[in-house]
Formats: sequence, structure tokens, C-alpha cells
Amino acid sequence: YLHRRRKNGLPPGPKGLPVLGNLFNAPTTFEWLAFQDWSRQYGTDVVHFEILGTHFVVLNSAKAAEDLFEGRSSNYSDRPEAYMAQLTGWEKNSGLMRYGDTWRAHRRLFHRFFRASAVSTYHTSQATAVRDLLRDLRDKPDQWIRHIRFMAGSNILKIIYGMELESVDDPRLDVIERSVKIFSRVTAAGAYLVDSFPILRHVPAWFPGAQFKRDAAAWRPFVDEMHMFPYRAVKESFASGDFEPCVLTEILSEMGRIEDENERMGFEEDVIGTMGTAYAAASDTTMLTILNFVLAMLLYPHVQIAAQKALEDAIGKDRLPEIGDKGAVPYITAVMNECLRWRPPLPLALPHRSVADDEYNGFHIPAGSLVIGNAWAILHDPARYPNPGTFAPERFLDADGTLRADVSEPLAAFGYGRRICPGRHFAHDLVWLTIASVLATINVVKAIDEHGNTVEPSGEYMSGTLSFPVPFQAEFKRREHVDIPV
Ligand code: HEM
Repeated sequence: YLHRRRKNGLPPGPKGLPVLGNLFNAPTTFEWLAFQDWSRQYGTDVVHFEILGTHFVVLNSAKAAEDLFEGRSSNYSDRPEAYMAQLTGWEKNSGLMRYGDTWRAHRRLFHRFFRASAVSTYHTSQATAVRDLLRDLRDKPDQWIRHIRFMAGSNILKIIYGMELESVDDPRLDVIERSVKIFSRVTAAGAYLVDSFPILRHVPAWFPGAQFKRDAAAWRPFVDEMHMFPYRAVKESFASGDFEPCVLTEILSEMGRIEDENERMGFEEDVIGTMGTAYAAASDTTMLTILNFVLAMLLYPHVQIAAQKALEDAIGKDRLPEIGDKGAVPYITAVMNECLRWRPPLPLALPHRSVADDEYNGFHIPAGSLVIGNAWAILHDPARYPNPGTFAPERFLDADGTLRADVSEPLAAFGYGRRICPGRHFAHDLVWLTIASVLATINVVKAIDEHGNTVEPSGEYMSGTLSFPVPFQAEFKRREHVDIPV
């Protein structure tokens, strides 16, 4: 077997069966840890496995990820075909799209509204969302998870569609969340056989075993509605002249100037898809980063104390932090960086697909391979981040408290190359402001049960594309001696 592997020049990996490959011995949970182990076992940062003829190449180091995703980006920016997503209406999602003109059009829209120099437009809206979160945490602290979820989701809907949501119980959020759940189901690795055997998509819906088609037919109306109802609502209010300015109204004002009807319709499709992608891409990822922050504060209380001191020294105790304070409180930036490094929300980011045969470090990477950048392994590399399992924001700081230039920002948490998350600047601002504002006004502490005992969080995580912490309890207590109006 090893002889065959060497002959093919593939990177090393576990032994597989003929045809089935590693179907039965590829990891199915916490894959990022298994892949990281393979690198130790085989002594190389690039490893490989194969399932039913599909090659998977895992890049376990920052160097390999940079070399391929950035250095050879024209070959490593495609995505695998997602048939089940197509059947359910999620083909409009920018993140699942094959590399090509439609993806480029989506990317242009994201870049225009979410590039570093554009995101300050949303600072007021982000500040309002965070202030609302602080009020919700003050008034109903036991529902803290719901409040964080609501803040992350409602903020992006306001910015994209000008949608004002009163609470998590808003029925519009229900329609949107239902579709996002469908998205998670259909994109979960290995969930649907049709994604491994595309030929199955020609099977008629009534055929035994074609449950996926019946699921897709039942779900598609929800996903279409999720894309269309906010779009239609904004289009109508825009036409009436009585509208809330937002990203979409800015686009609509331009769309009207496109004279060619085909071109206008094509652009409209791209806009509907891009806007629909924004919520799905922004809400859970942002929420999860903030949950990781809460957990870190419980497990590392001395960091909380140091961060609060840094905030007080820089901006005092009588006003809320603003995004403009970022430069003045590098400790908070270090806490945010450490949250993204310690527990990257998508430990394997999203798979890229190689277009042509390639050769890297003497290994053959076949065309059509799914190439996975192991963000976990990259961000837990002890050579770059000593004691990687420990939450230690100081690793990003010099002795004088300024950000170190020689310690890399945890950018791998946002993916790589041409497919890198286009929402990262926006996310950085919102997460930074949330961390700073919570710490300025609140102590995040472990819960106390009815017998007066401290409830220790397990600190454990669940497996998935997004890796959430096992549910844990926390208490949000107003800080004494701090009188910041919220
Ligand atoms: C802390 C929050 C976030 C994290 C950790 C995160 C992480 C990621 C990751 C790992 C990817 C895959 C990149 C790759 O394939 O190499 C991605 C893609 C994407 N993200 Fe984010 N993201 C966050 C917030 C956001 C926000 C706020 C938006 C929109 C405003 C957004 C929009 C997107 C889009 C559109 C893609 C698909 C890009 C493409 O395939 O070309 N994300 N994100």
C-alpha cells in the first residue's frame, strides 16, 4: 500500500481500502484534532485521505496554507459541488458557490460593503446593538445566550435590509432561522449521499431511497422565502420612497440605472443571494465567538480583571467604550485575538477545491481534491503560539502593553486566500466592541446553584463545522463602583 502511495506521490495518511478508501477510518468528529495528530505521526504538515475516489488534502501549517491558498490561489479557490444545497435553494449562497463569474460578482458586493475602509459606516448601528445587549443582560441576565444570539443576528439584518426586530420572538427571525437550520443540515459533512454520488440527483423523487429529494422539495419553499421576503419588502418600500436606508436600498438605487434587462435581472439574482448569505454567514459565527469569550472569562478570571483595568486606564469608568478606542486598549484586541485563536469557530474553515493537478513539497495533489486548511492546527502550533491550549492574551502583547508585530493575528479563523471571510473587518469591530462593553460594565462569573455551590463549566466542545461549547451556565453581574449609563 505504502508502495502504491509513494508511487502516486500522494501525501501520507492512514491506510484505506480499495475503492472505499478511508470511508471507515476517516475521523467523523473533531476531525481537526485527528488531522493534527496525523501530521505528528507522519512527520509532515500535509496529509491525505480518500473517500470513494475523492481525495482530501489537509494543510496543518500556516506555511502550507499560505503557499497553496495564497501563493497558488488560482488553483485553490474553488469549492466542491454541493448538490443537496442546490436542491434546497441554498445554491445562491456565496460561500458554497463554485469559483467563477457569479462568485466574483458576489465577492465584489461583499467587498464593496464590508471591506476595511467601508465598515465604519456601521459603527453607529453596531454600538446601538451592543448597548441593547447590555440592557438585555442587565434586565434578564438568565437569558444571556438568547440575547447574544439576538444581537449578532438582528444587527446584520438591520444593516442589510434595514429590518428592525423587537425580540428573538419576531416571526421574521423564525423564517430566517428555519432556513439556516436547513443550511446546517444539508452542508454537514457526509449528511447526504447525493453529495458523494452526484449521479443520484437523477433519481426521481418517488424512488425508494430518494428521501433526500423529498426533503429538498419540502425545504426549498422556506429557503426561497428566506431569500425573497426581506428583499421584496425592501424593494416595495424603496419604490414607495418611504424606506429605511440600508445596504440593499443603496444597491437598489443603482440597479434602477441598469438599462439592459437581462443584465439587471442577473444583477438582481446576485444581490438576492449575497444579501441572503450575509445573515447565515454572520449570525452564528459572531455569536459563537462571543460565547467563547464568555467561557474564557469564566475559566481565566485573571484575564477579566486585567482587561477591566486596561479599559479603566485607557478610557476611565464613566463611559462606554467605542470602536474608535481600539487603538487605545490593545489588551481588548489581544483578548479578541485570543478568543479566535483559542477556539476558532470553524476549526477547519470551509473546504476549498483544487482545479488542476499540482505538486507541493514533492507530493502530488490531484485535480478535484478537497483541500482543507486546518485552522485549529495552525492556531495551536506551539512554534507560533507557545502553550497553545492556554487562553493567554498576553502572547499578543509586548512588555509595554502594545500589540506585538511578530505574533501573527489569528487570521486562519477567517479562512484563506481568495475565499477568506469578507466579513472579517465587520466581525472584528462587533466582537471587539461587545467584549469591551461587557467588560466595562459587567463581571462575567460562574453560576451558583441552589445549594450555593459554584457551577463549573466543563469547557468541552461539540463537533461540527461550527464547533460550539457544550452548554454552560454563566452569571452577568453589574460591576460595583462603575456607573456607566447603558
Ligand atoms: C467571527 C465571525 C466570523 C468568522 C469566524 C467567520 C469565518 C469564516 C470562514 C472560516 C470562512 C471560510 C473561508 C474559506 O473558505 O477559506 C468564511 C466565509 C465567509 N464569510 Fe465569514 N466569518 C465570520 C463573520 C462573517 C460576517 C460578519 C460576514 C458578513 C458580513 C461573513 C461572510 C462570509 C462570506 C460571504 C463567506 C464566504 C466567502 C467565499 O466563499 O468567498 N462572515 N467566514
